[in-house]
Amino acid sequence: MTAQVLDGKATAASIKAELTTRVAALAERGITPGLGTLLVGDDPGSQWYVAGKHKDCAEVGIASLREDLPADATQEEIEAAVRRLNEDPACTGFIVQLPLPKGIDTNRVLELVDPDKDADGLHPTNLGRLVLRVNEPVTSPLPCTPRGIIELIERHDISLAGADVVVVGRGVTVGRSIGLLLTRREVNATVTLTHTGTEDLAEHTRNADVIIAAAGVQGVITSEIVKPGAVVIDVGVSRVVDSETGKSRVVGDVDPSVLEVASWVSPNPGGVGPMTRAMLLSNVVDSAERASGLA
Ligand SMILES: Nc1nc2c(c(=O)[nH]1)N[C@@H](CN(C=O)c1ccc(C(=O)N[C@@H](CCC(=O)O)C(=O)O)cc1)CN2
Repeated sequence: MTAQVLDGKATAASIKAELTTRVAALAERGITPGLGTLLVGDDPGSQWYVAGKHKDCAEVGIASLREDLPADATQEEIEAAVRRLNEDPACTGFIVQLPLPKGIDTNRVLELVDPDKDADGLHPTNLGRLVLRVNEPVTSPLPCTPRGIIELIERHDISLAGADVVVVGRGVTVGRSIGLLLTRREVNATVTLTHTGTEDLAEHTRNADVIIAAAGVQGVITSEIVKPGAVVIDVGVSRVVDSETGKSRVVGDVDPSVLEVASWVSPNPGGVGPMTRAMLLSNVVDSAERASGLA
């Protein structure tokens, strides 16, 4: 068996085309959604991600604004930037690029974001809404990577209803929140969250219909621990230096041998990353539509 590819790049491109139409409908009503970004420091990866977010906004017609602070910015300076974005009427939603530099209290910063402008869906109020509203339509922004993973799977006509899903990794942007989405009644999956304290990872993954690998450990998911026919989503990001080019490149958690046993695999790069970007835009447009009474 050779697995089929869950193409995140192509799926994200379709979503962006749909969003362009929705943004044009908002423009006809005189509404321009605006995404703000707050970037602290000069980490090249984070700079690349933030630049990508502004490029995406320009592509679909969303306005964008940015707050950039140096790596030695204080907690107070970062919190002041959050307050500016909270108060700026041109900014209808914004994100704080993670990770923040060492020594900064990230939770304090994230909790300062106005929940109605939380484009990342990571504010405790919005996560709490997901906990409470299992059966109702979602009327708050959703965490982008988890939302992107579910869209990627469902847009390839793979049903998650009744599926046993094993999540590997308990980080805040993926592992901790994806169960909240997967167990909503409209998705109806059964979820096991594994992490570094899990005694026997293979015992869980070997029984999984779907594996979501977000450990950040290169190649931790090998063919020996994947059930034949499983769907495998590669979210982990590790950077390695390519021996041929000498350049740094991204590698995922899923070993290439998995392609021989799985039914579907998301590539990394080219899978969940582009979907995360598309879902950020979706959150911004959804919020603008809700605010204008269009949704
Ligand atoms: N506030 C947030 N911070 C971070 C998030 C997030 O969702 N919100 N997620 C990641 C970074 N991230 C977006 O911010 C992100 C990561 C990766 C990609 C992406 O498209 N990656 C490419 C590969 C890129 C490469 O080769 O270097 C891919 O997968 O094809 C987009 C966004 C942490 N911080």
